[in-house]
Amino acid sequence: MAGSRFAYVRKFELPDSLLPGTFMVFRLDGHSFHRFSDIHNFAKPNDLRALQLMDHAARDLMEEYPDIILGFGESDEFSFLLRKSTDLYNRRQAKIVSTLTSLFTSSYVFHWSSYFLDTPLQYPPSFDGRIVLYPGEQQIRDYFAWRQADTHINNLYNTAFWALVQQGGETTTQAHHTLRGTVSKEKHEILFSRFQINYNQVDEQYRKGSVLVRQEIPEPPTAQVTIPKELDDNIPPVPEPSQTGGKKTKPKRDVKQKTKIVVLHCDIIKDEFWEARPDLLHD
Ligand SMILES: Nc1nc2c(ncn2[C@@H]2O[C@H](COP(=O)(O)OP(=O)(O)OP(=O)(O)O)[C@@H](O)[C@H]2O)c(=O)[nH]1
Ligand SMILES: [Mg+2]
Ligand SMILES: [Mg+2]
Repeated sequence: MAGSRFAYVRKFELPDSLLPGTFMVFRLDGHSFHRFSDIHNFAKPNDLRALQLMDHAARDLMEEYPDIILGFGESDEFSFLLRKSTDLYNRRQAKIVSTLTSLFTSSYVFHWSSYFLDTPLQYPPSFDGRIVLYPGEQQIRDYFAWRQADTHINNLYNTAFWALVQQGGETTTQAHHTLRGTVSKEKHEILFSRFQINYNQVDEQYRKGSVLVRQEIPEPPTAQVTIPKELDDNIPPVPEPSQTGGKKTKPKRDVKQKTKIVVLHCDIIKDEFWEARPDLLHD
């Protein structure tokens, strides 16, 4: 059909390749998860099952796409950093966004029942996805700092809000009113004085979100074998290349370090995280 009179329609399909030499951040976010979390009775303020399911889907994505070098998740969203020089799908935007969003979503659904044991899915959830390009390292640092600061602000608010409702007996309207205009320090104070909650001791997973990175698996040390002298004398010497018909043995290539994906709940705003992982920003 390529040469048919219909084929001209192909010309309407425009190229959408993303600028080379720029950092790609892919972010997805649950569509209408306010409703989705209500219908599936997510725990408030944080549902551990839901967060772990998000982490699982993110890990599946990183396993499938080695060019993703960092993931950060909170609530119903996840951000992924791709290697600056990635050539994934020739950097075609729609192809990358649609394929990655689709895999994440299907993984979320696929693993749902492993986390929500007694809660069947009531309807198929969906996620939106987008890619934002950043020219420099500083913007990447700031982007991830922005998402983690957002995690902190939202979680502090939600922790105080639901403490007022669940333990303080306030209605949701009253709790909104109580927290209106309060700064961070005042929310800490409400939590501590009224509910004996030390916010700094709230689970790090909730305060800091999930950070997925690839970590090198240390090679097991090669066993040192000491050969007893009498045995050593009986082992024939390894023939020189000239004795084996001139065939040279190939030099051993460096064995590529194996990596595994780990989930951390650490600070990514300060320098320490980035300084310990220079490869994230330089490839
Ligand atoms: N109870 C509970 N709700 C959660 C949890 N994680 C996410 N949510 C809900 O998911 C919402 C996510 O916020 P948004 O992404 O801004 O809003 P949305 O309803 O998904 O709307 P769009 O993203 O615009 O489609 C939160 O407002 C909560 O209602 C959780 O652990 N527990
Ligand atoms: Mg959402
Ligand atoms: Mg969201």
